[in-house]
Amino acid sequence: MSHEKGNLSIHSENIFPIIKKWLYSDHDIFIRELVSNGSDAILKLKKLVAMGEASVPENTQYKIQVILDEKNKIIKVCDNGIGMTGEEVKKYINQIAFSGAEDFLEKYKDKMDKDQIIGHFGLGFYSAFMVAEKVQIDTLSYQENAAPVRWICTGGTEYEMEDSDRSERGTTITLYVGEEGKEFLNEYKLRQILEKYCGFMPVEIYLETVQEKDKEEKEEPKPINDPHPLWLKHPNDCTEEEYKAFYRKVFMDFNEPLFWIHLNMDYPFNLKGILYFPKLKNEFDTIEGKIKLFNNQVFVADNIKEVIPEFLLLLKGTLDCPDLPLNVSRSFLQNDGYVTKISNYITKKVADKLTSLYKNQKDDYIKYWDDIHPFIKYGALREPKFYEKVKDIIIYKTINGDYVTLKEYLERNESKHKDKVFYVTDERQQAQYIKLFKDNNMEAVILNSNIDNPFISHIEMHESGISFNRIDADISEHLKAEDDKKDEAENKALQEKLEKIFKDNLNNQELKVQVENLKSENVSAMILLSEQSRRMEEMSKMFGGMNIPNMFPKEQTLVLNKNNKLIQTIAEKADAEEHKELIQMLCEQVYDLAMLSHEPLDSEAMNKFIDRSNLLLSKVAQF
Ligand SMILES: Nc1ncnc2c1ncn2[C@@H]1O[C@H](COP(=O)(O)OP(=O)(O)OP(=O)(O)O)[C@@H](O)[C@H]1O
Repeated sequence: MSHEKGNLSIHSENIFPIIKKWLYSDHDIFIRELVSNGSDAILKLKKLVAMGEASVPENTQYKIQVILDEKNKIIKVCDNGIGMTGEEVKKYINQIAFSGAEDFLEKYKDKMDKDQIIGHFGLGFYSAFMVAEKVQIDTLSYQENAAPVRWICTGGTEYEMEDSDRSERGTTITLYVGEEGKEFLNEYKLRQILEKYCGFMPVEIYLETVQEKDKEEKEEPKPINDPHPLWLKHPNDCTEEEYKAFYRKVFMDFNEPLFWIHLNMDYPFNLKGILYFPKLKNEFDTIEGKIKLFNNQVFVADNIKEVIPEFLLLLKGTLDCPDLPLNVSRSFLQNDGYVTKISNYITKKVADKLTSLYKNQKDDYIKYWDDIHPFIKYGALREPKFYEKVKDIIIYKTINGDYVTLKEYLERNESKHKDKVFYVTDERQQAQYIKLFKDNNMEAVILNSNIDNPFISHIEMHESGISFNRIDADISEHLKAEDDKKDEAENKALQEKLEKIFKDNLNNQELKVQVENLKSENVSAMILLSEQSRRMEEMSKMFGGMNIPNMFPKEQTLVLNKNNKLIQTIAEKADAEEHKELIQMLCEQVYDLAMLSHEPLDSEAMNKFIDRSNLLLSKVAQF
């Protein structure tokens, strides 16, 4: 075939269905697009006035009005911005995907901060056809002697242009709303979407209804938006009360936030915003954050995880990234280098803030810990860079009520148990073990939330040599009396003897028995539960679906304390036939007591335990 070069052609008849169906997923964004165009038009005019290239009457109040005429099914968006000449309408409106914004920026590129203008693609206006059957533009350019122009289109490829009766500078877009957009002909709904998308746009926006306009006495109208959101103010100029009020207003949360981070970056990219650390309502709260993403004060979406590191979605906040395109697909964002930079920057800022709190306001940091630890731990799990930055400021509450870092804990317990962390998951249930620890001057930390299980596995994986053991998983050498190893053969014989006594009397040959010489004489026995098998079981429960009984059989060990009078008596008297019945009762009682301080007994075991306790007591009472 001979070589050929050419231009691809687009049939304009085909473009409308595409715009209507695929360009924007939510119909309600038509309001965002039209109000943004009005806001752009006003900002352009302001710029020209500032440069001396246009003049407006003194005390001009720039504003956008959205007027709802429910009865006639009309929504109007009016601005008093730059307006368009007939030529400009032909160029920017008739040529789809030809953006006047880009044109304007090109012309004034040296004098204009490009981040202020919202439009880029030259498509936004056409989103009006997602809700309207017919769209009319009436516009008058700021230019001297410009004539007002009317443009009408009914959603096909034909348009009409004629003279307009508009007498004031600016543009009115009139939407004759069709079936597809009738939900927006409701004042409440319209206010809701205006507040959602335009709540912080830089120009005052008023919502009016035709009925209101006809009323004689009108209240002083209030704009629906706050044109000067707090995130744009310099952090040094913001007061604590302002931050709190902004939080209440935006997130409707009347609990005060714990603290916040004000992001204020101009170079090498533009990013402004405020991230709040919310207070958890109670310790079992699942954290539900919300990060609102804005582009130049125009709301884009909540919780876009392609831009914001996922763990930050547990916070509440607003982020304004003017360099992000408003309507590109999310998969594009995922691969965008700029997005990665933003994400890294935010992660770093959050880690820095936490570190500075830890270093400079330790008491506050500790006070906040219960509320912020799930966030920090989740962040550490999800984001290796975050983990590296915060790992030295992760603190642990000990059974004595103070807070330590992992390093501090390991250092001060090094002589007792090197590289080993003992922890408690339920202070009430494990009270016996805690007492044993306290009596022996030992220290354990409290890790009682859902995130702790995966979190400690994460630490074990990343900090070589360190292991976490629940307080009932292992007996520290430190709990044992020193003379334990005095006679190996004697010890072995006693171990075998007690093992047999308990296995036989409990009628359980599988039972694991371990004889130890514990410092605390009062403890007859305790149960140890293998750390690994317990964790496996908890994990499978947490992720659900794997509730096959005995999938991870509990690896329990009954530890008998040979330093305890009762155990010594059992060992001595077990062979005597006349004590057979009593020995069996005592073995069962010792086992149940050990179990009781480990987990609740099931109802059958509990009944037996109570009956046996009564029997034993009545035997004791025969004195
Ligand atoms: N209210 C208005 N006042 C003045 N000019 C307007 C107005 N609305 C639209 N225009 C002109 O029409 C052009 C096309 O608008 P459109 O909304 O389709 O695209 P855009 O705003 O440039 O980009 P985007 O697709 O990102 O919104 C604008 O760039 C602007 O020049």
